[in-house]
Amino acid sequence: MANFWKPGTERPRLVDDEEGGVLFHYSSSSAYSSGFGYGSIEKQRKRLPIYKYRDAILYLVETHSTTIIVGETGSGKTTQIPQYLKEAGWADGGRVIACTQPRRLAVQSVASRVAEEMGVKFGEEVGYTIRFEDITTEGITRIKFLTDGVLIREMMDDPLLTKYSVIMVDEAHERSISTDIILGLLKKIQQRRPDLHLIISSATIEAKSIAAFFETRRRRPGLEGEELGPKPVPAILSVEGRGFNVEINYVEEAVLDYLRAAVSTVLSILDQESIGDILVFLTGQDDIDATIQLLNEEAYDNGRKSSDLLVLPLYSGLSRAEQDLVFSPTPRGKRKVVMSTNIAETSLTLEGIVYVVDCGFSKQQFYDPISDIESLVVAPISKASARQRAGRAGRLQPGKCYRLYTEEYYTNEMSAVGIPEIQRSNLVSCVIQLKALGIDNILGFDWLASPSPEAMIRALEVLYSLGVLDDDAKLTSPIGFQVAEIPLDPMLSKMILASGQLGCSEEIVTIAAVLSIQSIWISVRGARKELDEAKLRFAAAEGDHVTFLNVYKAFLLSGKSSKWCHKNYVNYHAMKKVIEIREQLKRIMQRLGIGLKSCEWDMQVVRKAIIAGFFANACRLEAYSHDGKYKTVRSSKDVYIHPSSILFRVNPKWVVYHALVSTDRQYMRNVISIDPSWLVEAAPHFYISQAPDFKLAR
Ligand SMILES: Nc1ncnc2c1ncn2[C@@H]1O[C@H](COP(=O)(O)OP(=O)(O)OP(=O)(O)O)[C@@H](O)[C@H]1O
Repeated sequence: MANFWKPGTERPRLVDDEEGGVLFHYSSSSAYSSGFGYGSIEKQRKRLPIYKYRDAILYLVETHSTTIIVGETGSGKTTQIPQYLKEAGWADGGRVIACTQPRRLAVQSVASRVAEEMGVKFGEEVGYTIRFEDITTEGITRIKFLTDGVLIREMMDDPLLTKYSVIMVDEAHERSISTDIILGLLKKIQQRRPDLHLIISSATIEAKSIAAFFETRRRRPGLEGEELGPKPVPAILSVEGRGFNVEINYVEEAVLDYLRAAVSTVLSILDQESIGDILVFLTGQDDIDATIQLLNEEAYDNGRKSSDLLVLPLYSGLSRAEQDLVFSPTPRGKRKVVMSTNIAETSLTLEGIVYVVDCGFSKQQFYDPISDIESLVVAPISKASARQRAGRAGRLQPGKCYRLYTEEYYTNEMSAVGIPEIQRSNLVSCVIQLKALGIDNILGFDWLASPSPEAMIRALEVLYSLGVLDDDAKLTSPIGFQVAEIPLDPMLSKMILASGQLGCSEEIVTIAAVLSIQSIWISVRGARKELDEAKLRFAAAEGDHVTFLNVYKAFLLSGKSSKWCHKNYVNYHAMKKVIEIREQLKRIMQRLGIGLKSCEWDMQVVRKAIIAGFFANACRLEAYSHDGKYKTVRSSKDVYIHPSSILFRVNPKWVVYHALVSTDRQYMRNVISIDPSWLVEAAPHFYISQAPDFKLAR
């Protein structure tokens, strides 16, 4: 077991952060009673640390265009500030208060909590909007929670966001790509709408750069309408005080296998602490599935009855119903253990959680514009993330956080904040969004942190090759505008558009829905062989995308049975999510005039539609390769078919992949075999045929 803490013997620690402050010294002066029997909601609201700052916040918002609020996790920023604004009249006269979050789950859960606190019907006065889901009522909703990505999309219909009086950008320190874009856009809007007030909530370290960003006055001649009037300096307010004490524990020695360490830590907590649920932060669905399996086995070996434990996964690919389980009260006599990705890292309050176990890693996107390779890698988290994770304990009573890394590592090696997503991402989606908003000079956009010019140029190239941008780098009509309208990666959107013309939209919409979630398979530690055998039942020689179609059809034939899923190692909740997304995509397609048409098992046209979007991801098997090495056509990089693919070891000569993941090698996930002549057919401007090889068109 990870040899790191001896409950009852070790003192709670105070750790100095880089700015000389104290990171984990949660005040326990709050008047909450210990345990879960807290008082009325009104009393709870008044006991939150932020309550003391209510008047100051309202004064600053009134007198400043931009107010930056810095506060500890759990101080009440997200749930309280929108209510204060409403109470002060900022939603009068039909106006709306917006609060953005980087993550969908946070939007849903915080909106529901605020509706409950206000005693109003969810979806009426308080509502939310996330991609594919709008729970608001036009003309009635006064406080609206939404993802920052959705707010960007709203600008396509209403460029000045006229219905909002105040927009609060929450968790800005996370520096998600959409947060960075929306901050740049909001700064621009403010120049034309001095009546729009912004609140930006952030951790200390990012607050300074955000304040500097909003202070900057830049004259960029030539851009219409950018006359620059006096710009008020942003106010910064620091909210002191936290919820409850969170005791931080570190391992004594670095752990080699964090999955095993997480399981043994959970078991020790269960043994040594008599009440309270546990939240474990892991990196992704694979980790989570494996850890759940291991925990169930070891708990059983340790003599625990499986009925004692309620072990639940939490990641973005789950259906709403399965995510809701995590928020439901723990049944009497059980202990809940939630295994989550960083989806639960910010803004969430899970009521019973007293213990947090933090593995110290998360899956992060990294993009190399030179090789044009984007990979999802397991990378160490930042101190800011570690603080957020610990902050999930101590929300309704004192808690403990067990970090599966050493204190020395935390103090000396862990970076203070992560690299902003905009500087480590493929910018294709970002560029198309800005273009759709009429921002043509992307390099000259007012960035909080500039993305690399190489990544920008790559994105322009890809969009040009997809036929989304014209020679003047403007959106083409109708393709460019239609692709921008579909809220998916432009390659997936282009695939959907092509399927309308090729007569296989019925099949492609299923494939797009499956590719929008992490995985439809259940991965069970130690049952790899069984999973592979199950996959073979649906295997299609063409590859993974067609295999997904087989699974989907068989799932429908089974009457959407969970038993059937279980028997076939198919994740039932993932399949339900596929059906949800599919329905939403169908509605968008209808709006765009793309009729649903089936190609009746002509898988050649299905593959051609995939290529219409993903032709840039073509790879060729290396001649004489014994280990299945492929070269990407675009940049001649070595890549391999991922072992989870149905084409693993089959190694067709030519393939197109959906995404790359990086571990010891670059692996292609979701792969389909192709005829190379289809590449030229789909993108003659991109490829020139030089039999037997291809070269990139220049
Ligand atoms: N769903 C909920 N059920 C019970 N209490 C809740 C709920 N949501 C919030 N709270 C209470 O309100 C407190 C403040 O939550 P809030 O999300 O507003 O804080 P925050 O300052 O935005 O924190 P964070 O930065 O972690 O999002 C929580 O610590 C908890 O005590």
